[in-house]
Amino acid sequence: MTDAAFPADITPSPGKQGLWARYLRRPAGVAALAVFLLVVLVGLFAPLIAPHDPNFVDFALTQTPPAPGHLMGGDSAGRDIFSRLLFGARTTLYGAAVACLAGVALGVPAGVAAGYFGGPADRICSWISDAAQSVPGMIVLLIVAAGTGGDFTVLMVTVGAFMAPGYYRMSRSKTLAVRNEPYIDAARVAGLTHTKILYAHVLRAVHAPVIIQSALTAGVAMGMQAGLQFLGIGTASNPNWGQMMNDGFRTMLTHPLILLWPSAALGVTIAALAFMGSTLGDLVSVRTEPVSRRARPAAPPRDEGARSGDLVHAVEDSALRVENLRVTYRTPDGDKQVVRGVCLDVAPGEVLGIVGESGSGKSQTVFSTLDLLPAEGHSTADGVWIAGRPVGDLPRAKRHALLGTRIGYVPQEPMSNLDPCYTIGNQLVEPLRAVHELSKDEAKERARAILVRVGITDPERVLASYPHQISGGMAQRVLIAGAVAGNPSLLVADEPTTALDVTVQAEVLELLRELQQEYGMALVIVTHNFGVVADICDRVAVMKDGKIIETGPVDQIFTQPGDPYTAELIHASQDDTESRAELDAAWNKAGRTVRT
Ligand SMILES: Nc1ncnc2c1ncn2[C@@H]1O[C@H](COP(=O)(O)OP(=O)(O)OP(=O)(O)O)[C@@H](O)[C@H]1O
Repeated sequence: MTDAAFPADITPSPGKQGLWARYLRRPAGVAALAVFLLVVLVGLFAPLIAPHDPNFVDFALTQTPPAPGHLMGGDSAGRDIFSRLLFGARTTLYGAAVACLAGVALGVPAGVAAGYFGGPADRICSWISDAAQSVPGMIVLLIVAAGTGGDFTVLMVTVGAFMAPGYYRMSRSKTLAVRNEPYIDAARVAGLTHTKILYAHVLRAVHAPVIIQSALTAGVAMGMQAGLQFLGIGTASNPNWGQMMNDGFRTMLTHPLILLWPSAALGVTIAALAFMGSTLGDLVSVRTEPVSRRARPAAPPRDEGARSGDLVHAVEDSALRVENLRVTYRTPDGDKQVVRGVCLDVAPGEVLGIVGESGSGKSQTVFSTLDLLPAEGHSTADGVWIAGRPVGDLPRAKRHALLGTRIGYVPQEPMSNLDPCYTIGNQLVEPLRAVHELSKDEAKERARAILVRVGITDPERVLASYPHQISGGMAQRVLIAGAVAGNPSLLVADEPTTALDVTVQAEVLELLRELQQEYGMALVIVTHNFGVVADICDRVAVMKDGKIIETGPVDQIFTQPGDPYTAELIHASQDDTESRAELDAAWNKAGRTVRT
């Protein structure tokens, strides 16, 4: 089997040094950083390097072309364009910095508080954020300009206020993602105050996305600033690129260079910021670089005698087949094998449940099957087949190309698997365009249709919504829609109902069963709950301590469990009377017969 790949880890885990070291290995990022630093230096040292006073008027210089002593020529008022461009960098950077700081100051604390405390704080902040987005920004800016006599700083603070909802959404969802992490609970139990937890843990998770968002926001703020100055809004005492563009625009046909210089400066600076933001975004959101082989645990030894599980279908008849799968993690106490010689298979149209207590190795089994183990994990297998074809030795890129096409994946935590910065529509449409090469309209139509198919009655609203604007159940439907949108032959669902209310759990299970039958997919469902197994599975593999201890048809396992541990698990699920009763009641309400 190939080496394990990195998962799509949304947590900004790399340390600052590691992040910058990796940033510096990206040529496009380095070039963008160099350009931006040059602009910053030019802005800082403009008084020292500008050859002329930017406001000094020499009528002989009016609309003159570049010449020695005046590198970019003169503008319509007879001022040196090069000197004005250097001083304009100051104004532009100052305005962008003010807008970003205002956006961060307003959006980040509110987002962190809303995500961390939830309840009324969340509702009120979200309402204000949504309301702020519906305010027409340009009209407010015109009113502020009129009211303050065009004060540049106040105008840029106002621009920042319109950027705040973006910071709010992003920091709220990052906070939501880490709020229930075990280490936060541990900090609470250890007696840390909310302030300390927010400072020590939550802000660490939020700071990297804030930096990335700021790079992009700064570019937008520069564009807005130039637009305002181009319209003559704001004080004109300091040279600025927008005003220079206005000057050039009026003489564009006769003296195009006067327009070209400030436009190029603005364009290059904004592009540099956008490249920096996207490079940082790549590094923080998806860890794509392979770790050195030395850092990986040694490949676990092959042990022919210690296989576990049964293979019941011929290779060519299986949608998924795994033989002798082993997963090892490097831990401070040495290498730890968490999946031991697992063998399993599932046929098209069949539902296989992998059931076991927490930590038994269920998720590691499916992650390694999908080649999605984290960096510190290593897997080997005698073979992995998807749709009857061996994939274990495929290059990683080819293996990953199966995801979203041959294989659909439904995760456990719907909310943290949707990017808070993009609408649901964007997140459904983009993969369809990229992977299935649909046109934008075709992809939108397909996304709309599949949302209707998964039971969303108002697809237009959901497509236009950001993840925080929909419920957990709806988010899981969206992810199921995304998973089946590419007509996969195999759907893997990892505890797909655990994070949901009991009633919604029943609906989601019903949906999965319907889709599995409609598409004729094989479904592998990971669960710790025998109730889920009873409701949806044809066969079940029971896992304990990284091994499959028993496999068989669901009815047989329920009536004649071959292992005392299986009997114990079934017993424990039946003892969970409250949740089972609720689940069964929900099924009955939906007109289903409960299988027990
Ligand atoms: N990154 C890691 N480093 C070390 N051990 C790990 C790592 N990830 C998982 N494990 C260990 O692997 C074992 C199996 O984990 P796995 O996630 O497969 O459990 P599971 O059966 O899916 O249970 P759960 O439903 O609680 O996730 C556990 O003992 C877990 O501690």
